[in-house]
Amino acid sequence: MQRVRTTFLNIAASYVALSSGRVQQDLEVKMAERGYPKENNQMSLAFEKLAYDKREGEGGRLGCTIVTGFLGCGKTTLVQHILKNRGDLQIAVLVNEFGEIDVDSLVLDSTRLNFSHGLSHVSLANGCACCASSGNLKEALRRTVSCQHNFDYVVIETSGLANPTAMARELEEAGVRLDLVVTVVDVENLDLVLETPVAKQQLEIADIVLLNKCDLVSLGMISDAEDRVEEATGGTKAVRCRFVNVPLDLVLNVLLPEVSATLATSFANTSIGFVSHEATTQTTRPLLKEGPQTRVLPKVMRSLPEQHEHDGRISSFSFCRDEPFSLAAFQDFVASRLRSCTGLLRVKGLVWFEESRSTRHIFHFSGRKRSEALHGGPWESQPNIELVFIGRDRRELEELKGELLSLLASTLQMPMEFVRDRSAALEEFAYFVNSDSRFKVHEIRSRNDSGVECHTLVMFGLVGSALRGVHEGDLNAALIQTVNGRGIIFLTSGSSPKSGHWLQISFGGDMTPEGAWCELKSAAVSVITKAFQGVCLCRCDVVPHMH
Ligand SMILES: Nc1nc2c(ncn2[C@@H]2O[C@H](COP(=O)(O)OP(=O)(O)OP(=O)(O)O)[C@@H](O)[C@H]2O)c(=O)[nH]1
Repeated sequence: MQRVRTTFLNIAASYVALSSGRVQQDLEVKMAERGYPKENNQMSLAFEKLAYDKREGEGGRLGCTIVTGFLGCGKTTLVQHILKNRGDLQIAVLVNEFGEIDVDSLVLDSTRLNFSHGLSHVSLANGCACCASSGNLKEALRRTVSCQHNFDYVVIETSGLANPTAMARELEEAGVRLDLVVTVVDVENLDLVLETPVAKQQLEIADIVLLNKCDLVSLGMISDAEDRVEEATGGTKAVRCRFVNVPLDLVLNVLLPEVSATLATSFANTSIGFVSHEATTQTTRPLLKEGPQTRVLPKVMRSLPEQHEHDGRISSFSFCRDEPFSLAAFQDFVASRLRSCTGLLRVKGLVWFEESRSTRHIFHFSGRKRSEALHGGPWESQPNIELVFIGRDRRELEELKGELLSLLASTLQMPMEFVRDRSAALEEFAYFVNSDSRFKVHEIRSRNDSGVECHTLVMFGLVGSALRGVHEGDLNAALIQTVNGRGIIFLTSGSSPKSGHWLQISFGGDMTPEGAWCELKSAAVSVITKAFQGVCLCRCDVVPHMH
């Protein structure tokens, strides 16, 4: 059964304005005039009430952006980007999910945030948010509008299989002003988007198209994709980006005055339209871009089609277990099994590994069979596995479910022979890594099995060069992406980007240490060449000399 969930996400509770002396004094005066209490935490609540009353008094409506796009294109990445760079803009995010687990909310960590702000989850079950669950969406919107946290803006992330047309109507009825529909497109997966009815509809109603994942394709492919998007949308603007790193002004109907000028230069100076994170950091309070009288209606409001199509062939299952996979077996499963699937469209969720029990991993399979298992920090709740699989072939999904169960069973009953073989393979692999000065072994993890000390995984990576400004974290992020993109072996991230971005390997299938090492060395050549382009390649950080 298809299930769709909507989650309130209230991240925006910092009152930056209050920390600025002059603004605080102004507020204190205003609040004293109205008889509000002056104590610290009461004050922030009182401030919210003040702002809420003000908006009510002025009859102002809450603005909203709908973020849509086909499975795995980068919608959650965009929401994360918005939340990270929102400054003191207070944003309510409604996440609409296909599948039984609300993975995006897990990734965005909304439950904790909702709880801390007295909000709760709202589930939209059985169907897609654009149709069957509209009552719940209405309720979610009503609560957002009347919420005492006084949001500045609402962002709705639709599921990858929803058509937001009916949602637009719901928004108007709930008194929320729909400003624009942003459609994210995985540039590498445009063929599939154009041949899937719901994805094509998402594209057609876009007010702005974000051509994402431009790092994965050539410039020729990007410009070809632009032409095809323009044709499919009747001329809608397409913006090239990677990791949906775009200026917030582009996707939210707010004006960030001090940022606009920087952004304009930033766009002008980049050959393919990538905009840096720094350019999007806002420092001032946002303003609405335009009043109701100058409002440009979003495309979807100008021509609301009555009907929209659903792809009945797409189904999903979720896999939830409170026992871990063997990392060795899972890496082999991804490299040899997932990549050979023909109808699998998307996998995402949390994974727990036996060899790395204290770490949460966030797993994605999307686009052109690209997989990643990112380091998601330590577990804050009971460790478990929560994965959603979405695909076009019901039989293939059933088979995968069975194989995942076997994978778990093999982790529980790991024969001693396997444990010893894996340990020997890891030792050999660590030897190869240590013998190449471009790499280093960060850690070899071991465990005591029946009185025998056995290696369970190796954490390793490329060595950066502080002197040449080449960061280890960036190098290793590029290496893992290249290796996983080639698809011969699958590596997981062993640490967060902040603490170095180490790669993890374990051996559980047919791959030998020599085979894995050859593959890594070959991937490393292109990563190193690109990273050190234009940088002096002499050993000046090792041997002091004059140029
Ligand atoms: N290489 C690359 N990967 C990206 C980019 N943007 C997002 N990703 C990866 O694409 C995968 C899917 O990203 P999400 O943001 O979860 O996609 P989504 O559209 O929210 O997915 P659904 O909600 O399941 O439809 C993740 O592994 C991201 O890290 C990009 O520009 N380049």
